[in-house]
Amino acid sequence: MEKSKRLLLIDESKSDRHGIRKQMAMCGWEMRHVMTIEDANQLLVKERFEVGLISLPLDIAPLQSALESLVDCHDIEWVAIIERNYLMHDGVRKALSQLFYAYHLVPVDYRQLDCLLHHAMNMAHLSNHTFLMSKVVTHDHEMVSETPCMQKLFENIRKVATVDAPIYISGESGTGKELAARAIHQYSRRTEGPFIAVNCGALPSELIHTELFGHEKGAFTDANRRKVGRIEAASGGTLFLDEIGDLPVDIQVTLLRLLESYQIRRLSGMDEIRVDIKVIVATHVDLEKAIDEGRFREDLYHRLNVLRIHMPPLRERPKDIELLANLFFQKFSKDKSEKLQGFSQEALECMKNYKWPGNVRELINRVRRAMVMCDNKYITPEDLQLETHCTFDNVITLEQARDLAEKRALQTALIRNNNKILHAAKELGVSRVTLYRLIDKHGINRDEILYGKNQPDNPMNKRA
Ligand SMILES: Nc1ncnc2c1ncn2[C@@H]1O[C@H](COP(=O)(O)OP(=O)(O)OP(=O)(O)O)[C@@H](O)[C@H]1O
Repeated sequence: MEKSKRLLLIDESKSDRHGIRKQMAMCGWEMRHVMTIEDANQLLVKERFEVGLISLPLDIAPLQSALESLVDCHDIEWVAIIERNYLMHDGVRKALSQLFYAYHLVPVDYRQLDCLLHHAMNMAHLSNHTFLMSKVVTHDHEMVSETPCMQKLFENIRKVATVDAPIYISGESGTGKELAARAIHQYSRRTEGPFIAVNCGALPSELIHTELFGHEKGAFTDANRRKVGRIEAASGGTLFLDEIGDLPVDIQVTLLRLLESYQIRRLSGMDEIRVDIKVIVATHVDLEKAIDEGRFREDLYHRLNVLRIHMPPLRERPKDIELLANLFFQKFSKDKSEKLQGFSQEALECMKNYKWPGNVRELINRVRRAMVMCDNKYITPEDLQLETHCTFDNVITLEQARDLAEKRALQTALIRNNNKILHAAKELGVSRVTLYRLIDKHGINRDEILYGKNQPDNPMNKRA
């Protein structure tokens, strides 16, 4: 099957001065034209091209850095169109040799240009085909992976983004459900609209209805003015309902009605208000079990379960552990000491052996902390607080092993819960008082858990 020939043209002139648009369309190219590099960047977040054509001006100095980042950020081969005399200029020659696959001189020979663009497209295809699906990009985050199951998932994200039906994202905590929801929004036609995220588990039950649906003035004693709810606020964009499993059953009924009619009524309101939204829901709880236990409505589940995306836990994609650890190492590198170079082999080994119950979020927290704690060139298992997950043989007594395991369990729960005692205690199945006692017993310094040692040269401390 022939690949679709999609071409991105950057040409600051409005008119088709070289006749390129018309002629390339006749050669079978599906072309998108933008006038600036900035517009091209915006388009490339939403649409995929393998080849781009830029009509270069003589004075490219003002464009140099924008051009460089355009070429760096997208997996595209670029071809330039230039006047012959531009070749006399050093700046143009340098840019052509460093940033472009090829150049073509005006007057344009369309058959030659068509051939050149085909070559460029084939080269891009060759070098990209293994990486094209290895990431999806949201406004400020990249979602990366090297494993086939995640690449399939990225493909599905792009597919479900094209329809307006509700989407259900399942998966353990910290696997990237919100990031996936943001990516779907980003790749949808609603990308310019709002992305409203609501954590249903964090809303007090008495406030959920008004938070979601809004209220009219006078709806209750303190309602001094009309309030627009989050659903209405998402109009034209995406409503992301996180932890949907925590919604009280009566609100589940109202939500089902919303998904059937896309109309809402504010509390004490008389009018039905139409809302144009895409609904994405997520939860880490097993909704089928919640249905059996009478905590979740079966009809709502079936309404939501049409387009489902499941985020695999990190332990099921061990190849991603090193990739993500390095990604976050780069991301936080401004907070690291100059001598810190990366991860030791032992640290990488331990990370692979560890089960990552808190998934990517836990990995981020451990890497961030280790980068601050590490006094050496390479991060050790101790810096990551993962030494008990190494495969090396350490001679210790059973009691020491129990002690170490208890300490690690406490540290892990604190890291995973961002140092929140109440949440960590709940997860560990102990009272708050017991957790404080155990923290004391093991000499755990909570300030160190997330932010590292209290050293004057600790960049995280400086920020605080
Ligand atoms: N594949 C990935 N590539 C890069 N970053 C990721 C990836 N997956 C998750 N993250 C990052 O991990 C963190 C946790 O992700 P996110 O909040 O989306 O998880 P979640 O499943 O929604 O968690 P929860 O169920 O607790 O709400 C975020 O900082 C996110 O940017």
